[in-house]
Amino acid sequence: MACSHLHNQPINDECFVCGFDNPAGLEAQFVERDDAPGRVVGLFTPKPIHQSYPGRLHGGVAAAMCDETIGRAFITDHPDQWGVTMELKLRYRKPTPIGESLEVVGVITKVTRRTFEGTCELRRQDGTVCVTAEATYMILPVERIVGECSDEGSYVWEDDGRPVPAGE
Ligand SMILES: CCCCCCCC(=O)SCCNC(=O)CCNC(=O)[C@H](O)C(C)(C)COP(=O)(O)OP(=O)(O)OC[C@H]1O[C@@H](n2cnc3c(N)ncnc32)[C@H](O)[C@@H]1OP(=O)(O)O
Repeated sequence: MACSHLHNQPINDECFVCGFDNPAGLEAQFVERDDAPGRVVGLFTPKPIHQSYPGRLHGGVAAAMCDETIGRAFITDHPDQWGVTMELKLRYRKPTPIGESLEVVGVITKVTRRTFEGTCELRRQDGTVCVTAEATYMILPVERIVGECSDEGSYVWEDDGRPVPAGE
């Protein structure tokens, strides 16, 4: 049953975390609630290609998921502003399994004129907290974020916020 106060966030098709055109990606989905600005829930199921030791999610992959979740918590309340990660600190508390549906809850804790900070928890279905993270981001116009690294020409923005190469 669809809930009117829940929304999926926009994605970039080739992003490692949220894209569905990245064969190695996590294909995570991010859900925000109208009544909970500054908070987002990321949902994903790690695949065998994401492991480090057998059956255990690679810590770097968990870091990517935590990083994106906190970044996305910010856009719930600032849909026209985006961030690049300046610092990311993680605590790996329990092994994170492969093949289980997991959630990451991200929350914004501080916003200044140029930066924002947030925290997240990566949890198993039984509530076990496997990873916690805190991070700081620089707020930048999305045109600058894409323009600094892309050699594919300019981008335009779909109504739902997705970046697509101009001319498509
Ligand atoms: C909704 C989607 C969520 C997505 C989540 C995922 C986001 C990502 O993965 S982004 C990819 C990873 N992050 C990046 O690529 C960021 C790379 N870094 C940068 O581009 C730049 O450092 C940037 C933009 C943060 C700051 O650059 P700029 O505005 O030019 O600042 P700059 O003049 O270099 O430095 C200004 C001050 O900030 C400090 N500073 C710059 N970068 C950092 C940093 N990473 N950490 C701490 N301090 C920093 C400098 O030391 C300087 O301090 P001071 O004035 O005391 O000397």
